[in-house]
Amino acid sequence: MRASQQDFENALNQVKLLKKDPGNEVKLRLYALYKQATDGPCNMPKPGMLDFVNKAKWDAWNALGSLPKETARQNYVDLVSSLSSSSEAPSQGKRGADEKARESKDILVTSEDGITKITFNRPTKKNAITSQMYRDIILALKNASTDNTVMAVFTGTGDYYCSGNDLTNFTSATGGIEEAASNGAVLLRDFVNSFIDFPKPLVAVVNGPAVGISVTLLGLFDGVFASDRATFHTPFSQLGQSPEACSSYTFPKMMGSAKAAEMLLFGKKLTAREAWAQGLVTEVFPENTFETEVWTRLKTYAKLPPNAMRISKELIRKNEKEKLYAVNAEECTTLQARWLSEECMNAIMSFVSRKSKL
Ligand SMILES: CCCCCCCCCC/C=C\CC(=O)SCCNC(=O)CCNC(=O)[C@H](O)C(C)(C)COP(=O)(O)OP(=O)(O)OC[C@H]1O[C@@H](n2cnc3c(N)ncnc32)[C@H](O)[C@@H]1OP(=O)(O)O
Repeated sequence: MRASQQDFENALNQVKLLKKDPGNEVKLRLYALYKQATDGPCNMPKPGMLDFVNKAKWDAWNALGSLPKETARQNYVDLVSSLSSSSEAPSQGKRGADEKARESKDILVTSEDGITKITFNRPTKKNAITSQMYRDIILALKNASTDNTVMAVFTGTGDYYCSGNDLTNFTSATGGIEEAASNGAVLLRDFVNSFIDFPKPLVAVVNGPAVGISVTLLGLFDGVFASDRATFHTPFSQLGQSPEACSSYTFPKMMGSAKAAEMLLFGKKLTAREAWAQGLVTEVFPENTFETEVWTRLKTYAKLPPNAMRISKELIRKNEKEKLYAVNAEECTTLQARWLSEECMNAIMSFVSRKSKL
């Protein structure tokens, strides 16, 4: 839901009431988001190098580029509410700019060397994504879009990158199945929009097999680095489901309709090299040197001028944005109906009730 004028005014009042001094970095983000929300993109003349205070303000505001006023207003409200809740929880401690930052159990978010690293961290379930993890990722991307890091990188803990949507999300939802499907469609749309909207370079470090939504999302990434152990699998028909994360549009565009159908309709699992040949993966690395090579590369990329990368990304993506929002909305409506279908329910029940392999 978008922030209303009232939400915005409440947030402005909240800032005055905040007991905890938010620290300079946060103050600058608040300042920049407030200016963007009220005045639009930075219109302040660039201060001289020695005018440190105004230069820091200018940098923070200018870094928001052409972020729409509406989005800036929403981000301002969200930032204030996150500050309010952390001031109610004094045990959390201060967050530095270039240190381990925010942590939730199944999604780890750290900031180091200019990179926000978002890790699927549920290895005992092959990093399957729960409803809470979707929400954690939306928040992590929102924070990373306005903090001082240069890019965001997704990866997984353990042997899997991610096994896709947690198939128990629906069976464990409270309320009726129709309500769960409707809530799921809203959550999915917001989740995918947060990738479409992410303004900085977005990279996946695919450390192992990837399934379902963790594969389809890759069409919205700017770089995909894969271990040669990784595989890419979208078994939607087998699950009685249909494609999401704009893959019904990005995959045929990227690999042609025949190869897209092989993955999205027939559920063919691709090796890392096959995925590279189809344009889904940027580069494949041998497993034994994967982590070292990829992170060295990423740290180098993170030293490139951030504004240039952000502006170039905007140029590359902006003509597609409206189309992507529309595709996302349509895919979510289609999936909402699929989740209620017998085909899908049977597939989910058969996964949930499968016998132990021993
Ligand atoms: C209100 C509701 C809101 C819901 C939000 C909705 C948003 C929906 C968005 C998108 C919809 C769909 C897109 C998709 O992602 S479809 C793809 C879904 N994923 C799968 O089909 C994969 C299912 N898993 C497997 O096939 C296998 O587990 C595996 C990944 C091939 C691994 O096999 P394995 O033999 O090596 O390991 P296994 O013993 O099976 O797994 C270890 C434990 O992990 C659990 N697990 C693995 N994947 C999932 C999963 N996707 N969902 C839930 N649990 C999973 C598995 O059950 C094992 O658990 P346990 O040890 O038995 O307890």
